[in-house]
Amino acid sequence: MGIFNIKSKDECRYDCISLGEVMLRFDPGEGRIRTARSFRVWEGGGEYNVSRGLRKCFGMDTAIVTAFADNEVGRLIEDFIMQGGVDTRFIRWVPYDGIGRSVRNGLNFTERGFGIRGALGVSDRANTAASQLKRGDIDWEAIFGKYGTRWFHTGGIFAALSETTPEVVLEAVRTAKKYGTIVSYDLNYRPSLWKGIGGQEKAREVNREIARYIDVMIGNEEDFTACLGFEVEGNDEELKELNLDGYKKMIREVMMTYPNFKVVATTLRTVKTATINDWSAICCVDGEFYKARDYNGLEILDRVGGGDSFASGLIYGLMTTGDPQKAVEYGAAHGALAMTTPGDTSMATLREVEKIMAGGGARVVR
Ligand SMILES: O=C(O)C(=O)C[C@H](O)[C@H](O)CO
Repeated sequence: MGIFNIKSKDECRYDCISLGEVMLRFDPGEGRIRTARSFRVWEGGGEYNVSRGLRKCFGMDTAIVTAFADNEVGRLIEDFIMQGGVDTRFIRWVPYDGIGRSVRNGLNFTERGFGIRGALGVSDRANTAASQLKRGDIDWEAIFGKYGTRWFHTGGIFAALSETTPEVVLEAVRTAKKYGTIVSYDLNYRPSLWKGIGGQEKAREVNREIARYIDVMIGNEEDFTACLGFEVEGNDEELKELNLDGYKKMIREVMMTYPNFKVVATTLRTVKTATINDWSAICCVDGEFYKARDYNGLEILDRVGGGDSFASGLIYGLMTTGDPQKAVEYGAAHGALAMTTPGDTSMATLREVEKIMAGGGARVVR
């Protein structure tokens, strides 16, 4: 047996199902939100992006559980999701009241940053249909029992949307466990979301409870501190230098506190400028660490979604190879490639990911 017992494809309709909010992303291209005259739109959402990557780059069968207000904006986001090949059958459509007083769809304005100017996100997402999901709204028995999925992914963005969404996560992960589905969770700390509902203290309370049901815990350097309260010894404030020993020590402590975590994975990003980052990742299984190759001086076009593409690559690697070293390499390579193109989701192919993993360069192909 490998790291865990993953259900076989013949018992399950899906390889992976995500639970999360999907917003309409407004991208001002090279410019700034405050002076934009036109925006390009995409769909995006931390948890969704993972299933999108698994579908589009890695060829797996995936679906999204979310909710939209039933208006033209919701239908546009649905259209993007359909284009990405993620199954839309579990989307809950909520009647629209004509002005968004009671329910709306999330809008996410994001500029990419360049050089000394960092990326900037401005979301407009209160009272969305997804944030209003509550216990009992989704038929998890049907999802995990009737259809079946080998893997379930959700995360700390969805859990932070409102007072009711953590309950939805707990309901989902408990049912997933009942049916033997592997569960991954990306902590994805978003201060703006927690601010109005109890701040970091509440984030820790919620995430600590959810953590007890998670098999694969994913986060970046800051998430384990913000969401679960683990400190990394010797980190500088700005995370200018990579403190690998500190992370390893912290991850060991995390795994002792949560013995249910079979895999803990974290991306390692040192921001030199918005455009140049050092990038890598580590994962830990059974007390052993596996580190991806270093992408030092990686040139970034759009960093948003890099962590999600890391997660989808990691999950693909864990599901298909069961080898943590390969899994972390798939994750880091897919994350790196995703940051070379605009939009939240990757435009990479499996062949490109594997070429990068093997140390391939950027010579023209024609
Ligand atoms: O930050 C959020 O809440 C989002 O879901 C927006 C982006 O899609 C997400 O940050 C990408 O990881």
